[in-house]
Amino acid sequence: MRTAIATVCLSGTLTEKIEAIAAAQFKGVEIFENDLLSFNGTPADARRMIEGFGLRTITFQPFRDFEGMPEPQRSKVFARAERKFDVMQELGCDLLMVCSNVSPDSLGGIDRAAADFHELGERATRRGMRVAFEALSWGRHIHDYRDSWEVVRRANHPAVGLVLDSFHVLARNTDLSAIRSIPSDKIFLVQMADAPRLDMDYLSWSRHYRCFPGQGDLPIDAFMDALGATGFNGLLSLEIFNDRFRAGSARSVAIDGQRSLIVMLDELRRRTGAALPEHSVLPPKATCSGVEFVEFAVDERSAAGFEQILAGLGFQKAGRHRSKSVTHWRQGDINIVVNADKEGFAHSFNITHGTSVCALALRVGDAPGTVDRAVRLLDQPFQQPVGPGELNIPAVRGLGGSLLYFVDHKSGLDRLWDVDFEPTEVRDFTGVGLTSVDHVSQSMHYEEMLTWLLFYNSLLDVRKAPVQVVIDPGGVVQSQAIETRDGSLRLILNASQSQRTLSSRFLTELFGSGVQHIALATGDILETAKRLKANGIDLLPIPENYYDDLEVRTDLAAEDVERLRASNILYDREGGAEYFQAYTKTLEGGFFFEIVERRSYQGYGAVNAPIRLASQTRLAAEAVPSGL
Ligand SMILES: O=C(O)c1ccc(O)c(O)c1
Ligand SMILES: [Mg+2]
Repeated sequence: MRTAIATVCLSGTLTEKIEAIAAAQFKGVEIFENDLLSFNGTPADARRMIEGFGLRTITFQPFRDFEGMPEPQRSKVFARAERKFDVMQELGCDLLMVCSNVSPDSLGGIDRAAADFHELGERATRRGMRVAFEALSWGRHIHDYRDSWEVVRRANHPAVGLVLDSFHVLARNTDLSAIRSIPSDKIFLVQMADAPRLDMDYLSWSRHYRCFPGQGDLPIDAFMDALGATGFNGLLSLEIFNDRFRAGSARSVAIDGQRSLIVMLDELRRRTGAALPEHSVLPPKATCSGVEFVEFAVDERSAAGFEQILAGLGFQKAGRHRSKSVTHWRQGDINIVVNADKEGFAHSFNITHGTSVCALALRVGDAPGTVDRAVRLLDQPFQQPVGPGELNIPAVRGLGGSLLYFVDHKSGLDRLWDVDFEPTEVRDFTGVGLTSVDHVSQSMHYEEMLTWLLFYNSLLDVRKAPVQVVIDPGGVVQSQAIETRDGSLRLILNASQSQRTLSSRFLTELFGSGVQHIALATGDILETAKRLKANGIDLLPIPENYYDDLEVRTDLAAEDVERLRASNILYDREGGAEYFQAYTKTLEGGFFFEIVERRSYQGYGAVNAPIRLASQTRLAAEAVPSGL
């Protein structure tokens, strides 16, 4: 298969788009007509520019409102097609993509359309070109690939072929089995797009919400299996119309596109054994069993205050790094690294972002294999010098320039606390009863959200939960959970289009995207809250009204509600499952901790989020002193 991407996927001018596409290692590009119309140069100049970046134009598109026109329009569309062939000749492109007619003037009839395509095929042949027909899901007469295929079949011309666009096919829930009997050499182009499941008209859904395979909810695998069954080995191109992509970084979106294709083709290979290009053979997705550590970058000024907060939360100093100004704090199965070193990655991170999470380490089955997969997915590996005898923990660049480390048992990397650190005398790490990292919540720009969703789910064996929409006093926040099946790793991606939400203001305070909060699990939240209070840690106050409502919303006994109220604990229930949450006040820089107790509950307390956000917003407005 020869893969490509359409210029319409990316932001920028034609030159910027082509540059980003080449940088993401594509070899082919679909030129959208508008990108050429707005290019300041002749089609021959565009060709030189495109070829200068090592790219080939695989198709020129879209040619609209062609088939089924009555005269006099019919003659005009053929004249228009000849003009496009002129342009294509200069552009060095031999495939014109025609999408199905949407004009109210067009007439139906498969044979009429087939006759038009036969004639177009004749004209294309005279120019050494070919044409391919796509059924738009909102086409006036043709909106089903089975009909566009019938048109192509009856046109019966070697220069006329079919376009299969996964969006148009899957959005309408069209039966896929007919794809399997299309001769693969008649499929001139396959366009790939995923999309979230939304209930809206096909045109708006297609023009604003498409996304790369793996970022949405459509059954891309079933489409690829049907295509695979034809033995298709031709052009396969990403064609995404998405408002966030148009506003995002062309470089990063193009890399996302390449990443999504590599994963999609590798998954196809795994399912069907289909022989595919070398670059698509990947090590398996990393099995992940939780967070091994969270690393904070601090400076000398803030280190003592931060460690005091950790101590208040029940953490104890478990070790001192053998060669760096770094300490290991532990409680239950939770490890926190406090990095106050004056050199290296954490130090630079601290200079830019202040006290903040500069790295996360995940427990995986095979750490070197995970980085190998990451590199093949065009993720950025990271390395810095380590002291003699110390472990070299593999890492890649993560959100906001932070690091994502991988620790495994197989390579002995889980010995890091004994190898790299000098253990302290402390032996009891019960603390206030916190046992593990429940989830890590990251805030980012709205335009980056699909990038990081793909980053995680292309690398790790995780699934995405449906997006939740949360109401913040300053606007709407989108919240996307990514989880392993057993819940041992839970990541939340938050983003907002409003500048005034807590999530957006965090980006301003941090000078970038990053970890906004970490939720720590306890088996007994009332007991943990009591001990936190004894340690002088105040939890985020929750309004009385919330508890009045809780009494009527749930069947909790009045005394149970009273206990929750006394400790500022939020509550949710789903069937027999229960969830308890409490929050620390916000630290300098906007970071905070959450304490949760899960009883068979799988969500994140979305009903409580607006209450918590309102309390945090109110407290921020009151400008509490820094610290907890
Ligand atoms: O939205 C459109 O008009 C449009 C144009 C070209 C395509 O290939 C397509 O799938 C949609
Ligand atoms: Mg298309």
